[in-house]
Amino acid sequence: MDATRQTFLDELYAHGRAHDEQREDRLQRLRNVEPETAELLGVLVRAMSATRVLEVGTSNGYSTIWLGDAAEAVGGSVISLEIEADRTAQAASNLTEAGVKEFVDLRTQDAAEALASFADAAFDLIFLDAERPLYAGYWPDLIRILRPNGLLVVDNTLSHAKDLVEFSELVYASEQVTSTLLTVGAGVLLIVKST
Ligand SMILES: C[S@@+](CC[C@H](N)C(=O)[O-])C[C@H]1O[C@@H](n2cnc3c(N)ncnc32)[C@H](O)[C@@H]1O
Repeated sequence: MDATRQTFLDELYAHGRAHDEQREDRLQRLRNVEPETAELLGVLVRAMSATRVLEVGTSNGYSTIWLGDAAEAVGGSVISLEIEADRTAQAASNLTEAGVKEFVDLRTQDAAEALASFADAAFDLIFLDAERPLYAGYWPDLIRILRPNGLLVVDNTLSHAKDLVEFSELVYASEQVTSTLLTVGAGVLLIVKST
């Protein structure tokens, strides 16, 4: 990670924390991933040479910048989905300032609608970080659009385990995947699709 970009990310994260501390309403918060989770994403994209990356839940682009940085390193690109247009606009500004905008396609679109529109095996890595109760409904499309041996990364699996009961049951019952839970940040579930 370039030092200037890292400094920008540190400032963006601090801004996000300060912003969120002043908001009672969870949906008004930016809810950026913890820095160690963001770092993990950068490592995973590089380790897999994941050139086709999808993020579900852009917010103001903190994790997206980490993914864009990794996409630049491996010669790939990222599609990031966000339902709120003003957040996509904030993310566009932040990605431009971080110098990764050219590696990321920011889309203001509902995740369910977007996931249904992607081709089979379209992505090497998918990062899921939106509204957790909806994940179980996303499951068939997530598995369909992930390539064999592709990786699905799910945040908040420890911090919000109750929201993820139905989703976790689908994952653990599936014969199509292998998974492991990492105690990084808010708890990161790694799910690899079988060949
Ligand atoms: C936890 S935040 C994402 C944080 C971001 N990944 C980061 O680390 O900076 C979740 C985001 O998902 C967005 N979102 C919620 N429901 C969505 C949906 N159905 N489709 C797309 N985005 C959605 C929210 O507006 C919010 O900005």
